[in-house]
Parts: sequence; C-alpha cells; structure tokens
Amino acid sequence: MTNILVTGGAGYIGSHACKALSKAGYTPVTYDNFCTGWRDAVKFGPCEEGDLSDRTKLDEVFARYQPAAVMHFAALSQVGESMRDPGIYWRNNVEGSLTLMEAAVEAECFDFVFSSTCATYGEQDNVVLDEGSAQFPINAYGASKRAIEEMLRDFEAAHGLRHVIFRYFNVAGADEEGEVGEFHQPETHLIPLMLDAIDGKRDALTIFGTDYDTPDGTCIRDYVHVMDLVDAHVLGVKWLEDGKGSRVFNLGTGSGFSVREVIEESRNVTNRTVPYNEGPRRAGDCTKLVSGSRRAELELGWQPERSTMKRMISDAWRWHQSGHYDR
Ligand SMILES: NC(=O)c1ccc[n+]([C@@H]2O[C@H](COP(=O)([O-])OP(=O)(O)OC[C@H]3O[C@@H](n4cnc5c(N)ncnc54)[C@H](O)[C@@H]3O)[C@@H](O)[C@H]2O)c1
Ligand SMILES: O=c1ccn([C@@H]2O[C@H](COP(=O)(O)OP(=O)(O)O[C@H]3O[C@H](CO)[C@H](O)[C@H](O)[C@H]3O)[C@@H](O)[C@H]2O)c(=O)[nH]1
Repeated sequence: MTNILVTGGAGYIGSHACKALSKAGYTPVTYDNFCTGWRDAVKFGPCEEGDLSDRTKLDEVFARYQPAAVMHFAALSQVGESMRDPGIYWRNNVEGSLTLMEAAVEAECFDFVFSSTCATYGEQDNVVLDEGSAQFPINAYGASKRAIEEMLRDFEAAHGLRHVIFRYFNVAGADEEGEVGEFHQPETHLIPLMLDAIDGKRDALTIFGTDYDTPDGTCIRDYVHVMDLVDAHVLGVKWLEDGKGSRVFNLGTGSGFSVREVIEESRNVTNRTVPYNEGPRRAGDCTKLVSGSRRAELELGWQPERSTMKRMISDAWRWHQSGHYDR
C-alpha cells in the first residue's frame, strides 16, 4: 500500500480526503494537532499527533511512513479571525507550511498537493476567475495561502518539489455514507450555520450584507460538494505519480448562488422555515467568487457530479440530523 501523508486529516475536508484515498487503495496517514480537528474523524488510516511547526516530529513521521506524497490541508481558515489576528495566520499557515516543505524535501518526498483557495483572487468585479487570474487577496487568510503557493514555486525551482495546487471555491456537503461530515467549532460557514438555525440548535442566521452589487444584494459564491472536491485530490496524487508537471486547478462548478438563494434551497430541502435576519457586511468578504475555469475537468478528468445545491444541502442536512454531529 502506498502511504500519503495527510496534514489536517482530522478536519472537515481532510477526513473526507482520507476516506477517498483509502477507497482508492492508498493508506492515508493523518498528521494533525487537533486545534480544529477531531480524533473521531480519523477513521481510515494511522494518526500522528503533531504540529506543522514541529520539525523533529515531522522528520520522524516521514521516516516511519515514507509517504509517496503529501496532501496538505492543515491550516487556520476563518476569514474574519484572520482580519482580527493576522499574525496567527502567517505563523500557523505560512511558517507551518515552510517547515513541512523543508521536511518533505529532506525526506525526498517530492510530490505535494496543496489546499489553496479562491480567497487568493480577492475582489475582482466582472473578471472571469481562472487559474491565470491575478491574485489580490483582501484578507490575511487569502494572503497566507497565496504566500504558500509562492513558496511551492520556489521549492520546485530549487529542490524539485512538484505540486498540484487546488484553489477551492466554497466547500459544502458531507460524505453521503454518513461516516464523516462538517463540524467546525466555532462554525462560521453559511450552510451548517443555517441548518443549525433551522434545527433550533442556534439563533437565527444573520445575512452578512444585503447591499452588495448583486441581483438580490447578497454575496455570491460557487459551492462544491466535499466528496467531489476530495475526488479531485486523488486525481491530483495520480497526476503527480504519472510524472506530470506542477499545475494549479480551480475547484468550483462555475455556478454562483447568492446567500438568499442558498436560504431558499435549504427551505425546499428541509421543508422547514429558515429563521434569519439581515445584518451588516462581514469584514473581508468579496462580493462574488465564481470559478471561470474547466481546467480540472478537461485535464484531470474531474467530474463534480454531486455538486448541485440540492444535493450538498441534503447531504449536510442528513449529517446534521445524525447523532454524529452532536459532539
Ligand atoms: N472549508 C472550505 O470551504 C475551504 C475552502 C477553501 C480552502 N479550504 C482549505 O482547506 C483546508 C481544510 O479546511 P477545513 O474546512 O477542512 O478546515 P478544518 O479546520 O476542519 O481542518 C483543518 C485541520 O488542520 C489541523 N491543523 C491546523 N493547523 C495545524 C497545525 N499547525 N499543525 C497540525 N494540524 C493543524 C486542524 O486541527 C484541523 O484538523 C484548509 O487549508 C483550508 O484553508 C477550505
Ligand atoms: O452567518 C453567515 C455566514 C456566511 N454568510 C455569507 O455566506 C457566504 C459564504 O460564507 P462562508 O463563511 O460560508 O464562506 P466564505 O465565502 O467566507 O469562504 C472563504 O473561506 C473559506 C474557508 O473557510 C474558503 O477558504 C473560501 O475559499 C473563502 O472564500 C458569504 O457571502 C458570507 O458573507 C452569511 O451571510 N452569514
């Protein structure tokens, strides 16, 4: 079995990636400090507790498992927090990734798959966001991810660290088999917050801004199902295994949904009222982030077939209603 080192494997996307890797015949080795992850989400392979900044521990883990590739999910990823406290984003995300890359190169593990984000594009009205678009992040989270992308390019030039960078749009949904799902503490993402409000687990949802320059005044995002997203990562590992060169891929569907449209679809799926009120804008939010690229489909053969809004909300709702969610 081929080992893949999965940093952040105890988190939302990382745990789904471990499942997909295991189904594809790999052994996912989770490396996580559990700052936002969950021990009971590590179900599909060995677990190593450690921090990205702990070079000694990383060296031990690389030596023990000799992974063929790294899948790097571990990061802090809250836009609002990154505006209030940018230092922890530069330290955890950028410095942590630097330590990880140095350990990978030292261990001669030269294939690296990285979780980046559409937040690196920032506010670019009326621009089709493809992989060649300029990157002007407007929050420290996006800036930290852009910096890691730049480090990867330098590490390839100097040390041969080949990489696939995935710039995700908004990830949603849950494993359709219910083994893993989304659980952030605190939760900041629209869909789980809304399902909590519907279920009476928290107060009404607040719409962050109704005066954006969009048809209904609320922000527009491109949502992608987490299981489709992690399928792309398995294809990314195979891409590198096949000796193909470093590449950047957007992972989105190209369809944008406003906050009000997501609320409406949730009402349809759950057949319940969505309690919400209207509030001011949230610092760091872009008006519209929608992918304008089909590169992942054309070159990787990626098919985001589960990524309809109905399916994402249904799968998230099933996870919400399962006992697993109430940790
Ligand atoms: N959720 C989204 O919509 C979205 C969109 C774009 C990009 N991303 C990126 O995808 C990745 C995963 O996101 P997620 O939603 O699963 O987040 P998450 O918080 O659920 O998972 C992150 C995991 O990384 C671990 N971690 C963080 N810092 C660490 C460190 N220094 N050392 C070891 N482990 C550490 C956490 O404990 C957690 O298990 C992140 O890099 C995020 O920036 C997420
Ligand atoms: O209570 C809420 C929560 C969210 N929103 C709105 O819903 C949309 C989606 O917000 P999320 O917080 O769910 O996600 P973001 O768009 O902020 O996503 C950003 O953060 C993610 C990581 O958490 C990813 O990195 C992603 O690429 C990046 O754009 C935004 O317009 C936001 O303003 C609300 O109106 N009310």
